[in-house]
Amino acid sequence: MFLDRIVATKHEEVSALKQTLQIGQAERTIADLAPALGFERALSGRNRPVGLIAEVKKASPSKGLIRPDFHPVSLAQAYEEAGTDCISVLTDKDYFQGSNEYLKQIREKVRVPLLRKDFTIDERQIYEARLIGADAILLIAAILTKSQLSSFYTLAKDLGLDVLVEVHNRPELETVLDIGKATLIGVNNRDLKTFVTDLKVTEQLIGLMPKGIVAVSESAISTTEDVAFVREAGAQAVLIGEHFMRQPNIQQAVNDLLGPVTNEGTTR
Ligand SMILES: O=P(O)(O)OC[C@@H](O)[C@@H](O)c1c[nH]c2ccccc12
Repeated sequence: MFLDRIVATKHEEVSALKQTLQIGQAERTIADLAPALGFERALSGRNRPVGLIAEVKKASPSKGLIRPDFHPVSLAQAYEEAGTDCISVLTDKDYFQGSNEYLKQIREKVRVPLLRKDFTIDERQIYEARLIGADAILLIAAILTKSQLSSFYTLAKDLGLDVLVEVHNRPELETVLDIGKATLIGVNNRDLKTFVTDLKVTEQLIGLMPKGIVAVSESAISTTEDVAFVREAGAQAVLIGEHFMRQPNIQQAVNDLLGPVTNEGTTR
C-alpha cells in the first residue's frame, strides 16, 4: 500500500537525517532565528471570506506529473500576488517530486506563511522544517500514534511552528480532539490509502469539531461549487493544489475560484 511505502521511505530519510542533524546544534541555531510567521493567524485574519492555503505541487502519486513547467518561486510569487493567506510546499522527493530547496527558495522571496508539507514521523523532521524556513508543519493522524501526535505537536509549538493536524475519518478526529491540543485541523477529502476523494468527508467531520477550531478542507477542490459546499459544511479555509497547478495563469485562477480579496477576515 502506498502509505506504508511512503512511511518506509521516510524512515530511511530519517536515518540519513540522524547523520546530518544534531538536535542540540539545531536548537542553538533555531534560538537565533527570526520568529516564524503566524500561519494560523493568517488564516484567522484571512483576505477573503474563506481562507486559502495554496499548494506548490509538481506531481503526486495518484496523478503523476501535474505541472511540467514547474518554477516553484514564480508559482509562490503568483500565489502571493493573488492574496493567498498561506502557501503549502511539498518537500517529499520520491512521491511528490518536491524538495526542501523549493521551500528555502520560496522563503527568500515571499512573505506569506509557509507550510512544510511532508510526512512527519520523527522529531528531527520538525527541527528540519524550522531550519529550512517553514512556519508550520503537517501532522497526519493516519500515520502517527496518539502519543506521537501529542509530543510532535508540543515540540513544533516549542520551536515556534504552527501545526495543521490532518484527519480523514472519525476515529482519527476523536484521537486528535482527545489530545486536546490542536486548534487548526485539516480534513483531507482524499483517502491516502486508496486515493478516493469525497468532499462529504469534510461535511461529516467538521460537524464533529468543537467551536474555536480553525477547520480546513483539503484536496479535490476545483470549482466554485466545491468551495461553496465545504464553506457551507463549516470550513474556514481550503487547501488547494492540483487545480491551481493546472492553470496557466495562477493569479487569475485564484480570483476566479475564490473571488477578489476583500480583507473581510473574521475570527471565531
Ligand atoms: O491537489 P489537491 O487535490 O488540491 O490537494 C492538495 C492537498 O490537500 C494534498 O496535496 C494533500 C493533503 N494532505 C496531504 C498529505 C500529504 C501529501 C499531500 C497532501
